[in-house]
Formats: sequence, C-alpha cells, structure tokens
Amino acid sequence: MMSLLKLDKVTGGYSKKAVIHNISFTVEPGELVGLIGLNGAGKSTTIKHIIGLLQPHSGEISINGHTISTQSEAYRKSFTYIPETPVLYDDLTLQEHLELVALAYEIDEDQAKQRVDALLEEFRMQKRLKWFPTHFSKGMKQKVMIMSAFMANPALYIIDEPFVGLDPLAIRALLNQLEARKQNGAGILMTTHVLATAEKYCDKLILLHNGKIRAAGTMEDLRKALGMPGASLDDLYIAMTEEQEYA
Ligand SMILES: Nc1ncnc2c1ncn2[C@@H]1O[C@H](COP(=O)(O)OP(=O)(O)OP(=O)(O)O)[C@@H](O)[C@H]1O
Repeated sequence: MMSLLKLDKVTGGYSKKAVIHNISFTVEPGELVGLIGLNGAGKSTTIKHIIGLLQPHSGEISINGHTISTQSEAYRKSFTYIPETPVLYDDLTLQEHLELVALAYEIDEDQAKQRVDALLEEFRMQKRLKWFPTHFSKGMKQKVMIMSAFMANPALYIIDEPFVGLDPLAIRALLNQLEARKQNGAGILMTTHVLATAEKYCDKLILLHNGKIRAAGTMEDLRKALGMPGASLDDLYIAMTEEQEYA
C-alpha cells in the first residue's frame, strides 16, 4: 500500500552543510506520528523539507505518491501545516480567515458553514468571529491556525509543537479533533516536547538526535530497542541522549 507521507533517505539543511542525515520514515493513513528531539535535533528542519521550504540534498519526499517537483499542486493540497508561531492576516477577522480557507480549498458554502460552526463550538470561539487578530491572545491566535487547518480537512496534518500556549480545554479540543480526523483516515505528523502527551496519543514515535533517527516505532519497539522494559518516553529519551554523549 502507498504511504501517505514517505521520507526516503532524506539528507538536507540550509546550506551545503547537512543538518539532517538519511532520514526515512512514513506516516500512514489513520496514524499519529510524533517527531521527538532536543532543541536543535532537526525537527523543524525536517518539517521545512516536507512542506517545501527547503529542498533535500539527496533522498525523496512524497505525499500520496506525489513529489513536490513533479506534482506540486497535488502535493501542496494534500496537507496543511500548523506552525508553532501563528501567522495571521492582520486585516482579516476570524470569519474571513476561515472563509479564505474555504475558498482556497474549494469547499462549498453549506459544508464550510457546517465545519465552521463545529470548530467554533469545539474551540470556544463563537463570540470571536468578527474579531481581528490584534485582539486575540497568543492561544487564540494559535486556535485560529488550528481551526483553519481543520477547515481544510486535508489528508495529512503537519503540526509543530501544538501544546505550548494552549489552555487545557483547547488541548483537549485539539486532541479530540485529531482523533476524529484519524478515524476518517487522515495522517498526522506532530513535533512536541510534551513527552507524556506524545506517549499517550502517538501511534508511532521518531526519536531524532543530532539530525539522525536514533530509534523509531511504537513505545514497545522503543523500549525493546533501548532495552528498557516498562520505561516512559521521558526515560527512554533521556537514556538515548546520554548513550549518544558517552558512546
Ligand atoms: N535558518 C537556519 N539557518 C541555518 N541553520 C539553521 C537554521 N535553522 C536551524 N538551523 C540549525 O539546524 C539545526 C536543527 O535545528 P531545528 O530548528 O531543526 O531543531 P529543532 O529540533 O526543531 O529544535 P527546537 O526544539 O529548538 O525547535 C540546528 O543546529 C540549528 O542551529
């Protein structure tokens, strides 16, 4: 079966010097995959290659079998990206942001209205439809990005550290939405430093260290690979970084 997202031996970075090395993994439909690593491990750099901001020095990235160089339009329409720092249009209200997504993704009016109503309720933003971003708190701005991504309803979600800055109700709303989208066959790649949440919700984890994949798989796979039965993701991760430093 064709993977939703496939990285095949991707090496790349910002200049000739590689920052990520020989990265291979997949995200399958219905899977939430956590990309885990210390500050500077290469998580954002990996994401920049997937969303097309950087080009690999070698290796290949495909979404539903499309690559960005050969089927750019199909590739870009297959995913939405939720950055860690919200990027909003100062002159557009929340409503206009959501309308823009509906236009860009060619969602018909009835369906758009249904999706907007459900998202407003879930993220408790019903009273903010006519607001401009300057009046939003940091967490509300993040919610606008998250709602816009869910509006588009893509096959693949790429989410950079979603849990910092959201209140507990918003985190629950996000996790509920992710679960529902997974049930419908979407795939999700998410970076986070909140390891307890990653351990609980991710189907598969990819541990990045110094730009390389150190271990990947389910929690059970990772425990076996590191010889630590019953360990938490926190313990596994710390053990992995220490092992590398003193090896
Ligand atoms: N714009 C850039 N130009 C050059 N090097 C960069 C740039 N951004 C990041 N790097 C380097 O790439 C490496 C990986 O950084 P990256 O941002 O991918 O880490 P990360 O895992 O996302 O970290 P964090 O958890 O802090 O977000 C680091 O050595 C960093 O210094």
